[in-house]
Amino acid sequence: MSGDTLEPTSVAPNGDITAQREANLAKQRQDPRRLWFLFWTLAKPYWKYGPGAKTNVCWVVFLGLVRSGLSVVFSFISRDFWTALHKKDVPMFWRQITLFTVVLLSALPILVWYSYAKDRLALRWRKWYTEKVLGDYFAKRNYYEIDQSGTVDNPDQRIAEDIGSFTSTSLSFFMTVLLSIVDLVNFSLILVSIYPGLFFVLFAYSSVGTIITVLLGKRMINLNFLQLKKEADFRYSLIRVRENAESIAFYRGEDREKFEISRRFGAAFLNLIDLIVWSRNLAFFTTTYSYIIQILPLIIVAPMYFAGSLELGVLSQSQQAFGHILSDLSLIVNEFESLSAFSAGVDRLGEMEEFIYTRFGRDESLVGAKMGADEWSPTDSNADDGELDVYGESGASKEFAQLYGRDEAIARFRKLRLQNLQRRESTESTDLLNLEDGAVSTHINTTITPNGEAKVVVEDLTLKTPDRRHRTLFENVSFTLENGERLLIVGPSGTGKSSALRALAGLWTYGQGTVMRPKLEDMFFLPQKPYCTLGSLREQLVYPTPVAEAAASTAELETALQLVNLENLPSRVGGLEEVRDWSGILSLGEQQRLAFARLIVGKPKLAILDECSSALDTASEDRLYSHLQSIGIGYISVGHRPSLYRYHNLVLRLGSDEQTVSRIDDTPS
Ligand SMILES: Nc1ncnc2c1ncn2[C@@H]1O[C@H](COP(=O)(O)OP(=O)(O)OP(=O)(O)O)[C@@H](O)[C@H]1O
Repeated sequence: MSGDTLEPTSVAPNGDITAQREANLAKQRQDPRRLWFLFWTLAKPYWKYGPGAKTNVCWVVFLGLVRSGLSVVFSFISRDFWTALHKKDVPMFWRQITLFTVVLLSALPILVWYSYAKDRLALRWRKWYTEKVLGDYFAKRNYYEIDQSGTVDNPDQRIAEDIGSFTSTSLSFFMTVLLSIVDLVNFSLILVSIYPGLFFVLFAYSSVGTIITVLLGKRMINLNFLQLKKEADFRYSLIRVRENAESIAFYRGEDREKFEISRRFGAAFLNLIDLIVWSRNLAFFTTTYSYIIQILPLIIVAPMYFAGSLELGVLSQSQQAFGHILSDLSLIVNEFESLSAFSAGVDRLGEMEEFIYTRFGRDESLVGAKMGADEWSPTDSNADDGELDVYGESGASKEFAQLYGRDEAIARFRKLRLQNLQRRESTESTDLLNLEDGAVSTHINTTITPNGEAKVVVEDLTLKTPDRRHRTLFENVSFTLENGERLLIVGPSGTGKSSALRALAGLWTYGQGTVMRPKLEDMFFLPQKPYCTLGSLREQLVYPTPVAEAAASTAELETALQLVNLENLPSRVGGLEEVRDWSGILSLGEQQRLAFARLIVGKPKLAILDECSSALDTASEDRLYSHLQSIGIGYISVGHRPSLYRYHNLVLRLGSDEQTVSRIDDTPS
């Protein structure tokens, strides 16, 4: 890590904290040590844990080395070919042509196979890496945290595109560097044997070229990073229009949407202009550099040829060797543009991994304690039963250790946590100034109700928002919900009713106090916005359980649909296996009823219902709540409708001075 990274950020005189932060990040992005660290962090796991990775890499390296050796053989054939021409030696000329054909035909499979094996390896690596990142992304609800934090933009683009370019470019670049080294040794020997002076001129020429290129092109790394971000922002705005086409059409929001999309495109366009301007400036240098190469060796060696001390073939071989060595030594000059785009991708992937592992790292004490107590092993599936579970399910820690091995998992937790703390300190210290006075970022203490009981005990709960300001929503709320009891949370809009449910689900953790609740597997949350997954009607009903693992029979699913008055849905759409865009074709009330059916199929011990009957008529609402009461499961609802009181026996009023729980019988409805 650079010294810059550790320096605390100072507030810009004009108070423009965001600009200052961006400038700091841009500076960090150009730090080669940071890039190297990120690259290595991203690349190492596949090498160590990818199935067959070592064998495949060795195979590609072997083919590459053979290919490199072949180019030396071709250089000698070509030398003799030119010498034959020079000497007008017809038999030698035809011998060389025959030799060339034989070598080419035997080398052809190797030349072709090398590229194929390299592409295949890159693809396998991409597959492995994408699956690993998807695992990390969904573990411990990282997708949700990423979305909430807003610090990692467009994770979808990073997963869908950056991984692909990372794996293919890394591999190509690794092979290029490796083969360049081999090439360099081979052709340096040839060139030194022809004329050592030429070799030294070449060395000096390429060193100066590399230094100038790096200095001129440094800025392009950050521009490439921003380009990826701006392109992804642009694409996302288009996707949002597709997802919300109907709402936009009702509002007649076309002009506003077009304006916003054009604005995003404009930002990408302006950055691209900057990028091509810098690329043009760099090209002035790199083009001159590559043209001079064509005559430089001739200028040096031609006097020897004119003096008759050098054959034409040797002259041409020296030219070829010069070309090879120069392109080896000029890797950075020639590849700078693609390298800077590559570093931008590495940075974006690294940023996401850093975010994820900082969260894993936060569990270090939890995992460490379990490991220390020898109660925890990567394969222990019951490790979190009834134990302290500060951030929700802790299965991800196990996956992490499974992936990296026990010791390395701990080492990585520690290392990454430290680095992230340092990095965040430097880039975000100014943001801390935005915290509300006295705000302390402590966490709510969550425990699991013993003996699998569906009881909830909340004590002195103070809840804060997860953004950097950590605004307090409510303070010192306490209540107890016994098995089978039914609590209604009411209060003015924005007081934190849904957020209280988020705290119960472990989605929001900032604040104080304790929450004791059943295991998440025993609870079923119906969120305010109905959600339909991509897939068949059967998949909607058993969600989130995969169809293959779902215990519910078709008859049970049909009964659930009947209970929510959707018994005709399968025949309407063509059966339970029919795949449709459910959010698009079902009305909001139907989506809410489908969600209720999902709850019935899920058979939880405790249901958490966030305004999930707001779009239903009172008869449907009555039917659904009555069903829940008849099967005797407890629930916590959030809602505004007075009609809801009759289905609950407790009410918690948020937003009032005294945030207490009272029994409904004592409460005027
Ligand atoms: N991700 C977030 N970051 C910061 N603040 C948030 C976030 N999500 C919601 N809030 C804020 O938290 C407050 C409480 O939100 P919540 O959804 O809990 O309100 P609510 O009482 O359920 O309101 P309603 O009755 O309108 O649904 C609101 O002021 C909201 O703006």
